[in-house]
Amino acid sequence: MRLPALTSTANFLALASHATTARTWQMRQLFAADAQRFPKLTVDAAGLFLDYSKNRLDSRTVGLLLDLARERGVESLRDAMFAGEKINLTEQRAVLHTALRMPRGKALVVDGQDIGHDVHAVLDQIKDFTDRVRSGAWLGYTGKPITDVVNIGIGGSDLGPKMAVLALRSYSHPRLKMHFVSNVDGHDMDAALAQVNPETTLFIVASKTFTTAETMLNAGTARHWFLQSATEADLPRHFVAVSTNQQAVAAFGIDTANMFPFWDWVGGRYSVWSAIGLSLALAVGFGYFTDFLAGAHAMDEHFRTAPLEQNMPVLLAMVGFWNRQFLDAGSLSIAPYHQDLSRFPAYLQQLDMESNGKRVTRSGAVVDTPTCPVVWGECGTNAQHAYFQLLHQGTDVTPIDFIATLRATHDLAGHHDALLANCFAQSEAFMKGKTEEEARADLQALKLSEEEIATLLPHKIFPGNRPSNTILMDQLNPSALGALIALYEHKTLVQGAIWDVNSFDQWGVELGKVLAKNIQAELTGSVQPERHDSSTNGLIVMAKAAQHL
Ligand SMILES: O=P(O)(O)OC[C@H]1O[C@H](O)[C@H](O)[C@@H](O)[C@@H]1O
Repeated sequence: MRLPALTSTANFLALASHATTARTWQMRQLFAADAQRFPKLTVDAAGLFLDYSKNRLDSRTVGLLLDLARERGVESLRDAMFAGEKINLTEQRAVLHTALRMPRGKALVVDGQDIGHDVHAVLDQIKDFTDRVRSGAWLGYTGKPITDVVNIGIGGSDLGPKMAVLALRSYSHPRLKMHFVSNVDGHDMDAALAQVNPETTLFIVASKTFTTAETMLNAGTARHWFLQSATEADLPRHFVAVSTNQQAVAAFGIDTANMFPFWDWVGGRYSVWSAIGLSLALAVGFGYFTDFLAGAHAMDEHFRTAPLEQNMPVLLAMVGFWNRQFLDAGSLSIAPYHQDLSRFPAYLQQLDMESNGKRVTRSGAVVDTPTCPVVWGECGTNAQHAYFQLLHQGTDVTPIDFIATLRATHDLAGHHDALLANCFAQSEAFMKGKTEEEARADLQALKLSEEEIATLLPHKIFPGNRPSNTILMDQLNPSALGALIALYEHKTLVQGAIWDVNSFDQWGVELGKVLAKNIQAELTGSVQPERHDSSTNGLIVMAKAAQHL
């Protein structure tokens, strides 16, 4: 169905008119005027709690945003996704990462195939394999148990498992050390190989397509390194593959008995739930991997059934849309107040920006509003001591998602209160800021002269009124992590529906890949690069000259 341009819709116009005043509201006043603001603008779901009260909006704004969500067909797109319709229009594919976390016994027929059955058959394969590796029954070519696992993959075949393995560090197997190699830069593989022993290392070659240049080069390097001390016959004990491409796996020389399949209806950035999560299942064990899937499924059920007014992914998405559209927020900063979530911002970058970093609508028209903001971030409190200065006093308004756990999974005294105090203080500071009067009073308390006060005063003012969300969970456990990822996945779908972009393709990554192939041929061959612009030609010539040094 062709949607009308976003800015021409009745509900967008109503919101835009509301925004002319709402965008100037002061959150301090909104909190002062309504003692019920916190209970009104918070929501619980699947073990997560979202506080979106520290945004420049009120219940009427939320009502208008939800009207827009209805008008843009958020519910029908959501239902079409869950039903397995081919909502990835440019690739004619279903989008069914949600099917990967459906409980056993639930059928979902797509193209005549019960994919619920297929998903659980692969989960059984994962259970069997991970049990054997973890127990020590799976032996390397000299009869020793596996001690190191190297996941070779990039993009969605790296970011999800790497983030989740780190996030669930405290649930990990004590013998198994996990490594992730993604970069075509040989320094990445070199560093990993320096830490492992071929006798006790398992390589997982993880690639949906099994054609991705970086992964194929890295996998070839690992194979070559392994064969320096072992034989071809030893490969099956040390190399397994995760892919949708059985032919390419066989052509690479990996026994397809050691291949964990998945399907074209799983997008790369939505694939951690599939066999791409094999490294995670190895690290935490199949039981916790199942909890991880169950946490995501709980969020799926919430997203599918909760009224929009209490629907956490919808609310998170619509608040984000409001900030992007009406506060001109060109970026979104993610601040996990949990060290083990240090890779979560990087994971969200792919999820959000590869999904919604689009400039044409599903029907090919150029969009008439900005789309996905730049997503970035770093663990609090480290971020506070690096770039929070800009967020507090810089010229742009950057919304922040604070993510924290109410309880720690360690028992070191004093740390968790200090961490939470920082998290809550930052969201308060961004919201309240510091007025001129308050800044002056602080300086007067220091008994400074009037001249000194006048000099310092402008630097001590914080404009405040800067929006943030706070997402809390009890502890960072497998289920909560599953729910958190699913929350952001569904947020992405909702925003994609509002902007009417296809959140499930990624054509924008193709051009560079093709050009890199051409340039690589020039770098390694004798052809002089004359067909590029003078900059690209010049850079290639420099690199070729350096090869002869
Ligand atoms: O899993 P693969 O087929 O190797 O793909 C790995 C990644 O590379 C591609 O270029 C896409 O941008 C990503 O969406 C994908 O996750």
